[in-house]
Amino acid sequence: MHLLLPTTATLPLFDVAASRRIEARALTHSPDLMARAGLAVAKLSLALRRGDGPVWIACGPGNNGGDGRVAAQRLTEAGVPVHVGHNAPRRPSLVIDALLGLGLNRTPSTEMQLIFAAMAACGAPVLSVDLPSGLLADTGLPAGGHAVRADHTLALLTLKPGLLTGEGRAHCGHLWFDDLGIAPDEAPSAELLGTTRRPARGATSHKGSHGQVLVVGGAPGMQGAARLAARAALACGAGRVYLDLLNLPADQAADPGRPELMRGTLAALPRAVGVLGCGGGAAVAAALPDLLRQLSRAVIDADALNAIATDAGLQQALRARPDSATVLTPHPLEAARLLGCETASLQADRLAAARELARRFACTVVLKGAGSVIASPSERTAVCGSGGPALATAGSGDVLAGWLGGLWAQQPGASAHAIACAGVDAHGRAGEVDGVLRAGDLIERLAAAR
Ligand SMILES: NC(=O)C1=CN([C@@H]2O[C@H](COP(=O)(O)OP(=O)(O)OC[C@H]3O[C@@H](n4cnc5c(N)ncnc54)[C@H](OP(=O)(O)O)[C@@H]3O)[C@@H](O)[C@H]2O)[C@@H](O)CC1
Ligand SMILES: Nc1ncnc2c1ncn2[C@@H]1O[C@H](COP(=O)(O)OP(=O)(O)O)[C@@H](O)[C@H]1O
Repeated sequence: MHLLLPTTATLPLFDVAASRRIEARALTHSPDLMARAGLAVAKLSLALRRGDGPVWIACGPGNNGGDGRVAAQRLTEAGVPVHVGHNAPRRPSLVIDALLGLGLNRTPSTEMQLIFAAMAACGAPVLSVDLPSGLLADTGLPAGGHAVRADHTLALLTLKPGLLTGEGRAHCGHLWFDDLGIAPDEAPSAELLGTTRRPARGATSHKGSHGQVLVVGGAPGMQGAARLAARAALACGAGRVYLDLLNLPADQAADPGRPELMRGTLAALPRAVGVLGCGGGAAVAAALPDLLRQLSRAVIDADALNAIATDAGLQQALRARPDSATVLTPHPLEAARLLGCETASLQADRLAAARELARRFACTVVLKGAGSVIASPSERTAVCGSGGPALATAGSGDVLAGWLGGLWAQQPGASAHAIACAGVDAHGRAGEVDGVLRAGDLIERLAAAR
């Protein structure tokens, strides 16, 4: 058993159907899985208890409740007072939520919701077994809007995608994992992103060795977004970074605060990696047909995505680009516009939405937000476990787009999917601070990380 995040290793994720299959096969040679699960829950409980009060164990009707009952036995044997039931004891030292796990199949009943509320109100830390009760394992959506908010969750046997994206991160608290000694015997449904090292710089390399990035965007009043993307590409190590600020007279500096940045245009830089749309405004729409046709690698963000969402010709131009030549980086609202659906229905199944976008536009897609999802037409979907609410501030997405451009400029042979995975994880890790991280400071943290 170990605390899952941060992880440097890429780890397999299994949806409910796959977890069920793995469990069924494992039970044929290891019939004591529930004993192992209950023991793991009891061990973690001993470490998490606060004070001498009883451990309140709320057990449900299925095997999740079975895990809770085994944990009750183990804790009793260890001399720990336990209270098994649906009402809170006086001053519990810990709550074990063993009500609902993988078998959740409907909105928790009113009675169940009252137990969730009692857990939240009793003042003790909450440890959820396998999943916070009410959380849908495949999507991270609370069923009917109701799920336990745990302080800790101990995932058992497999890691499920819903623990890591959607509302999962908010409901799981600290995420622990115990594989119960079982090695999964089928291909994962998705994967949790690990860490990729930045490209090494050869001792004799020069600026021409590290590629070019062209950032196209910057509507009046929004030039900061394009400049943040350009600064991020520069900090990432791109050899030369240019800005095509669509509404700025050509004789003005690209970025007075960063004299390293240059003005440039597609005509002069046809081999650059394009970072399109940051602070783009309406002007970017007119530039997109040429950009989509000519750039061999492009990261498309913000107003460029909004333009594509409303223009069938641009959508066709996007689909016509070569394989693995494009990364789209929509936040949920931009993604909903691209799919022509409501943000809430998109957020209800983020993996499915990202996969559908990747299929529809034949691109790599980074669906941003807590637990960013990276999907590509022929790659395993990845979920990002790094990052946090410090990133929830204007400009952090522009930094991501620029960073991806900078990475790709230095690794022209890398696939769009590999670039997206490496960049999203690095961006998330750099964003793991208490409080708020201004986008400019995020660039500095990204640059300082190895
Ligand atoms: N087998 C093993 O050895 C291992 C098992 N493991 C553990 O087993 C868990 C899966 O167990 P599970 O399949 O029994 O499902 P579980 O989540 O307990 O729920 C099913 C019950 O809940 C009910 N129910 C559903 N929704 C409801 C709602 N909203 N409100 C109220 N009731 C609701 C549903 O009712 P029904 O649909 O039948 O009417 C049924 O009675 C897994 O998460 C892990 O903890 C692991 O430790 C590995 C080893
Ligand atoms: N709560 C959060 N947890 C993890 N990452 C977050 C969170 N909030 C925002 N982010 C990340 O911050 C970035 C915000 O991007 P975006 O919404 O496009 O911002 P902007 O357009 O202002 O630059 C995305 O990479 C997103 O995944």
